[in-house]
Amino acid sequence: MKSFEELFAELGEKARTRPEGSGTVAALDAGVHSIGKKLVEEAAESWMAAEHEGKERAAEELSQLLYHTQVMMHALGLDLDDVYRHL
Ligand SMILES: N=c1c2ncn([C@@H]3O[C@H](COP(=O)(O)OP(=O)(O)OP(=O)(O)O)[C@@H](O)[C@H]3O)c2ncn1[C@@H]1O[C@H](COP(=O)(O)O)[C@@H](O)[C@H]1O
Repeated sequence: MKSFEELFAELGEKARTRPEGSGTVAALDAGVHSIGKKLVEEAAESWMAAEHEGKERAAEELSQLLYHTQVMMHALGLDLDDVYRHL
């Protein structure tokens, strides 16, 4: 288990060091359009899970939505404060 901040730091390290086999590196290389499609897909799956599949499945899909949100942030060069200041 990890926090939002810990995952963000981990993904930043992956982007910097580009380890072989990293899904994050592959997603970043695929670009903003592809990451955006994953974001929308995970948002839809979160919604469906929330309505039809129960809290545990919803939590799982929401975690994936958070992951892809962070990938998008890294793709755009945004850090946590760039987003947090809008909260
Ligand atoms: N938390 C996540 C995470 N959540 C979701 N995903 C990705 O998002 C996909 C969502 O799964 P779905 O079932 O919706 O999609 P799928 O159709 O099975 O997969 P695709 O065919 O779309 O790739 C997963 O297959 C992963 O590719 C994640 N990939 C990585 N992480 C974490 O990110 C860190 C870095 O990962 P790597 O870059 O892969 O080393 C590690 O701590 C990982 O645990």
